[in-house]
Amino acid sequence: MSMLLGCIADDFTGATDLANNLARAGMRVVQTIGLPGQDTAVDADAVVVALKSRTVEPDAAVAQSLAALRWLRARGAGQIYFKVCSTFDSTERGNIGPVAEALADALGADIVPVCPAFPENQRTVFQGHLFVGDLLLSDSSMRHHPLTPMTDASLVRVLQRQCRGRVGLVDHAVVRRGAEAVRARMQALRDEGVRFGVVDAVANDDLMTMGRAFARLPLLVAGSGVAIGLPQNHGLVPSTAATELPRVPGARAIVSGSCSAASNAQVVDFIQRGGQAFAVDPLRIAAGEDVAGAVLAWAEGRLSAQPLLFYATAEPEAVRSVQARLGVEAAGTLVEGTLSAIARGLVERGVRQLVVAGGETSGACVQALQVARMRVGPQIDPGVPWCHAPSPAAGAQGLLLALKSGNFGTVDFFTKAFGLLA
Ligand SMILES: Nc1ncnc2c1ncn2[C@@H]1O[C@H](COP(=O)(O)OP(=O)(O)OP(=O)(O)O)[C@@H](O)[C@H]1O
Ligand SMILES: O=C(O)[C@@H](O)C(=O)CO
Repeated sequence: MSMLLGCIADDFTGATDLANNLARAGMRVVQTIGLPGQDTAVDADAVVVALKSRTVEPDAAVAQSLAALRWLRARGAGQIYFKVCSTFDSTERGNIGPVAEALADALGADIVPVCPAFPENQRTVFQGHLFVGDLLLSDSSMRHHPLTPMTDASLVRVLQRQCRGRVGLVDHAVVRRGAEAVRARMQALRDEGVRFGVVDAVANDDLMTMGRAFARLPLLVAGSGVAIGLPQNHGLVPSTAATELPRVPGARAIVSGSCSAASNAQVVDFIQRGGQAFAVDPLRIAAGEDVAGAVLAWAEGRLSAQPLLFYATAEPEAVRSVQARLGVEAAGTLVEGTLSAIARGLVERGVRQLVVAGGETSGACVQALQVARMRVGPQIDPGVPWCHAPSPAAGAQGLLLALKSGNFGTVDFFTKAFGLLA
C-alpha cells in the first residue's frame, strides 16, 4: 500500500506531536529521525521525517526539506504536510516561508493553506491572528523565546515577510460555512495571485472542515492540529490501536533545555515535590569546565526508578544575560551539546525512560543517542506521547522517550509522565 501522507517536521518534538495526532486519528505512522537511507522501506499510512531545520540558515533548511520531499515522493506520498510550530516559531528570514515556498515550487502547488492552530493546546487562529490561550501570540511568553522571539501575532504579516509569493486570509466566517466554502475561497485567492492562505481555526470542528477541504491539495503547512482532519479522507477513524509500547524497565531521567514558560513551571513543580535535580550553568560550560562529566558523576549511584532532573531551563532574564555574554547561537549550541552528552551518558548508565523538554534540545539528544526511528505510544498530554526508540546506547530493548515541546504539558508533567508507565 502506498503512503497516504508524507510529513516533514521542522523539529523533533513537533514531529512526535504530529505523529501522535495522526495515530490517534487512525493512521499507521512511522517517525524517522532525519532523512532515512535510500534503501529504507516503510509500511505506514504516514511517515513523519523529523528534521532539525527550524533555526538553521534558511538555505540549509530548504535543502534538508527538499531532500526529505524527494525521499517521501519516491515512496509514493500522496500529499505533503510541512509541520511547523503551533506558535509559528520562526525569524524574520524564515524558515517557514522559504521552506514552504521551495516545497510549493517543487510540487507545483499554486495555493497552499497555512494553519498552526491546535485548539487542544490553546493555539487558535482568528482573523489571521494567532492566540495562545486568551493572549495574542505577541503578548504571550513566546515574545521571550531564546531563539525565535515572536513579536507579531498577524500570521499574514509574519509569513509575508518571509516569502516572495503573496499571502492572504481564509477567515473564520468562511471556515464556519464548511469545506465547500473553504475550497471556493482558496480558489478565489489563487485567482487573485495569492499563493499562501492563512486559515482561521478556533476549534477541532474547524480542523475537520479543513481536512475535507484540503483533501486534494498537494501541500499543507500546519501545526499538528490540521492532521486530525486528514485520516477521514481515507476512510480511517480514530483509534488507540497504535499506542501499545513494549515495557522497558530501567532508571528514569528528565533532561530539560527548554526555557519556555511551561517548562520553567514544570521544573519548579518537580523540585517542589522533592525531586532531585541538577542545574546546568551555561557560563560554566563556556568557561571550559567538564559540566557533563560533573553531572554524570553526580548521577552515578543516584539513578533509579525515582526520576532525576537535569536542566538548563531558566527564566527569560537569566537567558538574556547568558546570551548577552555568549551570543544567542553560541549559548544554544553549548547548552545543547552538554545536555545531549548528559542524555547519552545517562542512557549508557542505565536510564531507559527518558523525558526531554524542548524541540532543539530533543533534536540534539536524539542525535546523540543515534536514534533513527521512533514508534508512537500513549499520549501523556496533548501533543506529547511516549515513544519507543532503538538506540545503540540502550542495548537490545531500546528505550522509552518522551519529547516534550517547550510550552506543552500540565505543570506536573515530569511526574505524571512516569506515572503513565508504572
Ligand atoms: N540557561 C540558558 N541560557 C541560554 N540558552 C539556553 C539556556 N537553557 C537552554 N538554552 C537554549 O535555549 C534553546 C531552547 O530551545 P528548545 O527548542 O530546546 O526549547 P523550546 O523552544 O522551549 O521548545 P520548543 O521548540 O519545543 O517550543 C536551546 O537552544 C537551549 O540550548
Ligand atoms: O506545534 C507545536 O507547538 C510543537 O509541536 C512544536 O513544534 C514545538 O517545538
